[in-house]
Amino acid sequence: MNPDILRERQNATFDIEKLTNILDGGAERTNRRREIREVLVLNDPDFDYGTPTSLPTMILKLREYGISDPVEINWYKSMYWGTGREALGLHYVMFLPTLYTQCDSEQFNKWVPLIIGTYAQTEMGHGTHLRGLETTATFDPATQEFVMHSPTVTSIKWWPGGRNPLFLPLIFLSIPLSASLFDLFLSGFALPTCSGIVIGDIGPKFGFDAVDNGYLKLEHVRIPRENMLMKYAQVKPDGSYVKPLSSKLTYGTMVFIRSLIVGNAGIVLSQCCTIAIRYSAVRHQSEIRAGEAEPQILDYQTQQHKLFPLLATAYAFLFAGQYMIDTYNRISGDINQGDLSEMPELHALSAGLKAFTTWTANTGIEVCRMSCGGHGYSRSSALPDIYVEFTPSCTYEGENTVMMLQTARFLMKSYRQVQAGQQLSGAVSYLNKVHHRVMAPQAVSSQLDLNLNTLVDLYEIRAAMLVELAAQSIQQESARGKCQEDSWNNSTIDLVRASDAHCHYMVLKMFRDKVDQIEDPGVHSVMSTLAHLYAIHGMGNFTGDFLQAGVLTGAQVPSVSKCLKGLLAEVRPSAVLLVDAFDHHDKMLNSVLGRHDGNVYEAMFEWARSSPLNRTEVHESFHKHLKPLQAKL
Ligand SMILES: CCCCCCCC/C=C\CCC/C=C/C(=O)SCCNC(=O)CCNC(=O)[C@H](O)C(C)(C)COP(=O)(O)OP(=O)(O)OC[C@H]1O[C@@H](n2cnc3c(N)ncnc32)[C@H](O)[C@@H]1OP(=O)(O)O
Ligand SMILES: Cc1cc2nc3c(=O)[nH]c(=O)nc-3n(C[C@H](O)[C@H](O)[C@H](O)COP(=O)(O)OP(=O)(O)OC[C@H]3O[C@@H](n4cnc5c(N)ncnc54)[C@H](O)[C@@H]3O)c2cc1C
Repeated sequence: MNPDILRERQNATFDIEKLTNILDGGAERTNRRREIREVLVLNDPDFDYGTPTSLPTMILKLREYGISDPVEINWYKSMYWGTGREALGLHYVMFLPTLYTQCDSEQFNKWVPLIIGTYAQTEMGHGTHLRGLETTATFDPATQEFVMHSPTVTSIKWWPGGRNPLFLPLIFLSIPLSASLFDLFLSGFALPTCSGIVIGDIGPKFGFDAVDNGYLKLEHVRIPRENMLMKYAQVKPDGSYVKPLSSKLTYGTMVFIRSLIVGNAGIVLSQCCTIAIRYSAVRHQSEIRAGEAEPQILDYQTQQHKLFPLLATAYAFLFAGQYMIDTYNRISGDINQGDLSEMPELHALSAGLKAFTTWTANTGIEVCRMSCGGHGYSRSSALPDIYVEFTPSCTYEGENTVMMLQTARFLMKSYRQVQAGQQLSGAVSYLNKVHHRVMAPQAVSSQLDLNLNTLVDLYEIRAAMLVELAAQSIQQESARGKCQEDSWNNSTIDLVRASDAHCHYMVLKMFRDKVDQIEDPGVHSVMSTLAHLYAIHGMGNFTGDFLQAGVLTGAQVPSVSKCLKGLLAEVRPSAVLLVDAFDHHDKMLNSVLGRHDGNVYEAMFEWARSSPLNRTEVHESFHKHLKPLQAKL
């Protein structure tokens, strides 16, 4: 083991295993995750790491081991495929959940065990604006069929992932059967027998290469009436239409995957922090004091300033992910029972946190890569691949700006309710105080009150202020004679800013609540330090907001920076131990820089030598192209 890494792991001030258990949701979950990893994957003789041929093996193994829990499926898949996406991702996280949530019982029993499918909602002309989708589904009572059709070039289904060129069970979203409703269809087209179908691949992408994203054009293709997913809405044999309790129930799968993406952003950021911090512990470069040995780059304050706030953010997002999934499970359970009362709140929370966490993680991956210098740009670090695979999460499952505006819609509605004298509950209850809060600068000392509860309060006031400013912008636009829609559009910068601040407050509050639940003194102490770091770092980035909200004075601003530097120094001794607690296996991380043993250079040389370009002493291109040219010169 590299001596630097060895030294970093001595004198631990907290129990790493207990922190890993907290991240997993308990010791039993940690044990089960490791059992799946060590026994069912790594020690399985059939396991052929990450090669395409192992995809069928993986599916059969999941069935052989009886792994059906979505979290356990993901543990198994992530061991198989490491940090990359794989072709079945969409099947497991969108196609199956849609069947689970939108099929009636007869359809469920008929389809769920049997098929692998995709989710074809987006069209060439519309991905965000679902009410603009053009694919039609016209019911023919005479034959009891729906006629599916792509009337325009922009209506061609574009992007469905993992579409199988031979068999196409896919979930469709087609334009309204009635005024403003959408419906989902399962269409099992067996090619090439089924005429009227034109399918293909949309061509090379930025990345995401393990997933074949395709296109699908339908020319009056007929499917049985029974293929409409009929849990919430039905078309009867006589063509009459039974409306769902809410037209937004059709959007349920997107809310589910957005909820998953929140925790996934934390996982991806934790992977990158593991790589960058372990590498920064073994990399020596330049000098701090003339004549002394080159220091670990982790001892540079700028390196700590790059990485430790991201480390705190990774923990914050992992805890936010746990909260999001728990909230999703609770509210979707109520929805299943016909209680839709909290559906708007679930939508606003999942949409906002999906955007907030993916934007932050997306930027964070690049900071981690660049903090590793040239070796971060090598594919051996895994960081370029992680970035390429993660960055579309800011676009898919709801483009981030649009998602932030959905949250803003809920915040404005809540603000108007407060103005009308209603008492709010849930995540926006802090708006109840928006009219009674003293916004004038408080007479505070130049020292910052570091109490975590106080910091959460300051973020709450900041969010409330920005919600009020956005609402005032809309009111001012209206007062200038703008229609409601233009008033909204002319305030969307403020609205996104308000949603961002609301999400930032929510994530800090979740982090504080999780820290409060930690009983082990050592773990509580180090997690409390990270939560403080997360809050103070955010204050440093958005100082203007806190000054404008009157919760920070000019005299206190220097203490924000001073406090930040102190917290970086406090995290430094535990940094490697904190990434060890994420418990990412070398095989899954697949990074020469992030190896658990820290033996980076030896591994990098072996990795380079294994490159296809090094298979022969002299590359064949010399003999094929250069040598003949030399002979002519
Ligand atoms: C364990 C593993 C983890 C893995 C993590 C992920 C790995 C990645 C795996 C696979 C790769 C992903 C592949 C990608 C797939 C896709 O991208 S599928 C397609 C995704 N597409 C979208 O998300 C479309 C986005 N657009 C929309 O959702 C909607 O068009 C909209 C923007 C919400 C607008 O809808 P609409 O116009 O109908 O509604 P509005 O007029 O804006 O609002 C009207 C009211 O409806 C409420 N509303 C809107 N949506 C919802 C909802 N989902 N639930 C509840 N309520 C909703 C809205 O708030 C309004 O309410 P109000 O009137 O009271 O204000
Ligand atoms: C890797 C990848 C995989 C995908 N897989 C699938 C899949 O399996 N199935 C599927 O159905 N789809 C899939 N998609 C499509 C994805 O869901 C859409 O790309 C996404 O919903 C965004 O829609 P769009 O492409 O139409 O972007 P647009 O909405 O056209 O966005 C373009 C710009 O317009 C802005 N904009 C749009 N509306 C508004 C508004 N109301 N207010 C302010 N600004 C706005 C956006 O902010 C953005 O800046 C995938 C996409 C990617 C990248």
